[in-house]
Amino acid sequence: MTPAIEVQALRKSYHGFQALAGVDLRIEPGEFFGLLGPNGAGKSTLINVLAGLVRRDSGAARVLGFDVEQDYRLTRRALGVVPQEIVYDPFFSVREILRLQSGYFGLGRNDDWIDELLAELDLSDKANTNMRALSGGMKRRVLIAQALVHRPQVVILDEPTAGVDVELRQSLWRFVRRLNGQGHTIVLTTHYLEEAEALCDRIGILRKGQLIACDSKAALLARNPLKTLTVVFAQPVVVVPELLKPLVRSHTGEALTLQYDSRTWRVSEILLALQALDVDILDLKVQEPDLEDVFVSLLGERE
Ligand SMILES: Nc1ncnc2c1ncn2[C@@H]1O[C@H](COP(=O)(O)OP(=O)(O)OP(=O)(O)O)[C@@H](O)[C@H]1O
Repeated sequence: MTPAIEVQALRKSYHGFQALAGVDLRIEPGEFFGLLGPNGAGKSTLINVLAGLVRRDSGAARVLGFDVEQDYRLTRRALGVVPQEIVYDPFFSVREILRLQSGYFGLGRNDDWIDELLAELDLSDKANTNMRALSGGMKRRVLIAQALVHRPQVVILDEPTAGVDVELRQSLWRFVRRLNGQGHTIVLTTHYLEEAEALCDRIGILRKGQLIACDSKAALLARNPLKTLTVVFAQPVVVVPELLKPLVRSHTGEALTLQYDSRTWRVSEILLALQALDVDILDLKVQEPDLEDVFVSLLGERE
């Protein structure tokens, strides 16, 4: 099957600074893919190359098999990009903006879809409002509607929830999930790792212009075998059993937090050692590693 996005040995420098230092990435149709990385990692540069806004130095970049430069018009039709920066024309109303955008794609009568988009993005009552009279979060919703006005197969969202309130964030994700359910490929960049963990099937991590990890969410999470066990005792514990001392992360009277490698330790072994203390256990909590732990340890490994 033709990949939704295919990038091979992609390079881009700005005045000698390598923003993309040879990236290979393949995203299949229908995937919900998360592109993560610290500030300045190259995420927006990669997106801008795909959107035809930045010229690559070398390498291949294709959307649904179309070269982003040679087949620019076909790429534009296949792709909808929600940009990170809020740029808008202050002289038009929301509906006018969306009609104009439809016009660029030769879509004459597009009001049914525009109305659906406005309803989904909770903008129906703002359809005739001038862009400059909208709040920041509302402008962001218009950008999302603009990116979707031509029903693109592949949708890229560059930090769409930065500065967006909780309610909109949730309704936005319901909508994006539905688009994904209908077969649209979704690529999301975000700094909210719990968002990526909740939504994406596969995640790529960029660092200094290189893809340092790209795997299913489950496989990435499995890379970090460290679990955290917090135990609350009925009375303060003075001495921790010798066997468990190397695992102690914090110990404040009644509360003891241990971190253990789930490949070499079993909880039952730890509990057995704790029973030797002969103090009642009031509460127990085991915390699985999350994407943030994996992200931090992957970035740390490469320092
Ligand atoms: N037009 C430009 N001119 C010069 N340098 C640039 C330009 N655009 C990006 N860069 C540099 O390229 C690097 C990658 O930037 P990019 O915006 O792609 O990162 P990012 O991963 O999207 O970061 P963020 O999470 O902060 O949005 C940064 O060091 C940035 O300063």
